[in-house]
Amino acid sequence: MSRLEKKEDLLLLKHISVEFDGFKAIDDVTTSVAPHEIHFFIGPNGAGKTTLLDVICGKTKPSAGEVDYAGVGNILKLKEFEIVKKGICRKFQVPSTFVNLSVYDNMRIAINHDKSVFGSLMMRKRYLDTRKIFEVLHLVGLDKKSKETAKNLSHGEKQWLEIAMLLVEEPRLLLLDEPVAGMGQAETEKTARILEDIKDRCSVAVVEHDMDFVHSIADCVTVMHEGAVLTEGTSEEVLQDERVKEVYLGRGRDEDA
Ligand SMILES: Nc1ncnc2c1ncn2[C@@H]1O[C@H](COP(=O)(O)OP(=O)(O)OP(=O)(O)O)[C@@H](O)[C@H]1O
Repeated sequence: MSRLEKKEDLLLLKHISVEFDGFKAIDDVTTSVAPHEIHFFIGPNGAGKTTLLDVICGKTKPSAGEVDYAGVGNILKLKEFEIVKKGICRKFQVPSTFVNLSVYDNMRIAINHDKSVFGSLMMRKRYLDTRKIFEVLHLVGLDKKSKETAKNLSHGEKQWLEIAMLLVEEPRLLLLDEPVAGMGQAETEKTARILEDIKDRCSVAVVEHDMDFVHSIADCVTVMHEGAVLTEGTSEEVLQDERVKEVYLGRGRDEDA
């Protein structure tokens, strides 16, 4: 049975094409994300990886294709905020924390996002929210830094706070754009452990260039090239693929940057 035919897909992209002024940034892409998997999208600069995440979160509407989301159907008809409400949350590369607020206050804003004032004032709800906030902060290793001002966190800790702010919304699919960019080895390894813990709760789709990071935690890797899927499989499979070596891995990273 092919990946496309799997019954248990969380997200199924079918024949997606995206055009910008006649230029095909995505050309007939079909792929899927399974529940509780870490799924990487890799490939050279300009391959269409970010555009594909833009399609999933509703930021870019494709010229052709469908995006089927388990229990919801085709989400292309939905607006961005409606897609978030259905449990697809995205962390962009640009930081979105409130730098002058504490870690805890950032989390409280995230958890109260789009909830009624009345609801958020109820004692019982406040208690449950606080419990959930600390549980998620523990997951990303920031529970002991809840009182720290966000701007004083290290680069890695800021990224983990942003991930925590998405997790309190209880997503079914988390979209991450180069989450380890700018991190050293220790922070990259910790991010890998965090994502492995997160996949108990949701699926994670990641655009990434750091191949050691990809190899350490990927359940599935989709390699994109010139807007199309070049190949898809485990990281071992795609790393061995001669076409992947030729168009991506064999090339100096400086050429791509
Ligand atoms: N809004 C836009 N208008 C016009 N062209 C665009 C737009 N967004 C992306 N493109 C083009 O579409 C192609 C795919 O871009 P995309 O950012 O998806 O690639 P990528 O694989 O994420 O690259 P990178 O690894 O550099 O982030 C590129 O040629 C890019 O220039």
